[in-house]
Amino acid sequence: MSRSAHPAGPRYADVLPEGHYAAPPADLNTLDPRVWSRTVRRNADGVVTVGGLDVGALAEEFGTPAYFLDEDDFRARCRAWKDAFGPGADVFYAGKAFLSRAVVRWLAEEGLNLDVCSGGELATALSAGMPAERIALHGNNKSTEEITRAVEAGVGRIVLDSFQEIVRVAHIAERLGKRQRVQIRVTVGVEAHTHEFIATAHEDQKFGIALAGGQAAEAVRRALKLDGLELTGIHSHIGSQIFDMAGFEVSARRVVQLLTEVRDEHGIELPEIDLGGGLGIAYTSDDDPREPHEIAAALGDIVTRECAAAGLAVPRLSVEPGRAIVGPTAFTLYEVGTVKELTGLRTYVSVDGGMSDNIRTALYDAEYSVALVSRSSDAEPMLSRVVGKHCESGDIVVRDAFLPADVAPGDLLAVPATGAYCRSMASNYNHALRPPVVAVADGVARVIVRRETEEDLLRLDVG
Ligand SMILES: Cc1ncc(COP(=O)(O)O)c(C=O)c1O
Ligand SMILES: N[C@@H](CCCC[NH3+])C(=O)O
Repeated sequence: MSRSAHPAGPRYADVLPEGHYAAPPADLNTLDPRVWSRTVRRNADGVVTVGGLDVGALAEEFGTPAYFLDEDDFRARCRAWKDAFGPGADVFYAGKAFLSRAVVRWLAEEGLNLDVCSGGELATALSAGMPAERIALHGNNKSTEEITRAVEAGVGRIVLDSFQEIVRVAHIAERLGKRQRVQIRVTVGVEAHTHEFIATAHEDQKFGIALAGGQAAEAVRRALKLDGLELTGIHSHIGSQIFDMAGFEVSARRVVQLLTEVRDEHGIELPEIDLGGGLGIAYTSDDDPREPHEIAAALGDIVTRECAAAGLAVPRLSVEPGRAIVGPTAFTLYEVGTVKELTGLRTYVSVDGGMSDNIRTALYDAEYSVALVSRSSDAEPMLSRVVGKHCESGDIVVRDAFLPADVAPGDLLAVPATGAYCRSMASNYNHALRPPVVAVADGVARVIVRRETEEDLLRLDVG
């Protein structure tokens, strides 16, 4: 691997946008345990390891770019969520964050349930043996086919998202001679403090049925009249990458308020509430996420308190974390191809992937960390922008980061916290071949999603 020195370039530029790192970390070789998965270390030779395996050897065997998923960390996070919420609640892992058959098996073994939001996710879950009654189907526009398949399979829950869907699911269930357990997803009118595209509980957006104006109460009225439906509860998901628990508290309070109205109008106490997912993770050392036990305590307290005030029995609670389970468990490994210093600006470090394996920086202005992992370096910190190889100037992986000034072609860089919404949102832009996902545990690495090949691309091209 080349270690040729590179001119240092600007250091603490005046070019840093407000709110971004003010200064480089004291030691660029240090790996902050908040952003790296639990078994990641830098060994005595300066090389980073995961699950005891050296990234140089992993790159050799599996190529780059590739996602490396720390299985022990994934399982530990599943257990932490499950233990925090206890036997009186259910944890549904949100499969949209990342789903594969191995992941489904781990979830099933760790006692988690699974939230899917498409026919493809449902097929993956069922094919890997997740019991149907532990699956919830989501989506704001589920097709008749998807609903039929879910009802036939016997999924434990369908989350209804519109007035049309209430009738659609009821008809399908009746036709199949079944009574489908459903929840109604409501929008509680909370402005979650997150990027506009990933906030989902303010009223002006496509998900759910508004509490405001009595729409959600009307949805309950209609659902209760239909023989094909067993309405078990109310669902709310306020958005994603949220740190502040205040939004969840307001959401819980408003959902319990609806349960109270339902009791007063219909004389029934709906037995479940689901407060969705959306808990934030650390992408950089500036992020300070809550632990599952703190989240469980906060949500449990508020639901118990509100129910007591309303004289309701406490319903069974469920939550749907995706990012908070899988996000911190993986990093993406890249090889540096070119290093371009723009005098007085910054240094562009190009890697062999980009927006096709991580669209989040371009889409949400997401911030990530990055480290030189194939060796340690005592070179000075250099203000860098890690970019991909796509034909877009917005093809940025890490907008502002400090890397050692001697970073050079052939070096390996790793971007941590890419377990969620990176492989699952990956694309074939520029006919990129989507990278593999390699699970690492106890000194063994195995491919759980293989790298795409040119044959895969050409197989679809039937013209
Ligand atoms: C209904 C629902 N549940 C759960 C999630 C999972 O969110 P996160 O991965 O942020 O925990 C999402 C995505 O935002 C969602 O839309
Ligand atoms: N995909 C988004 C979050 C949306 C999750 C689905 N409702 C992200 O990467 O942050």
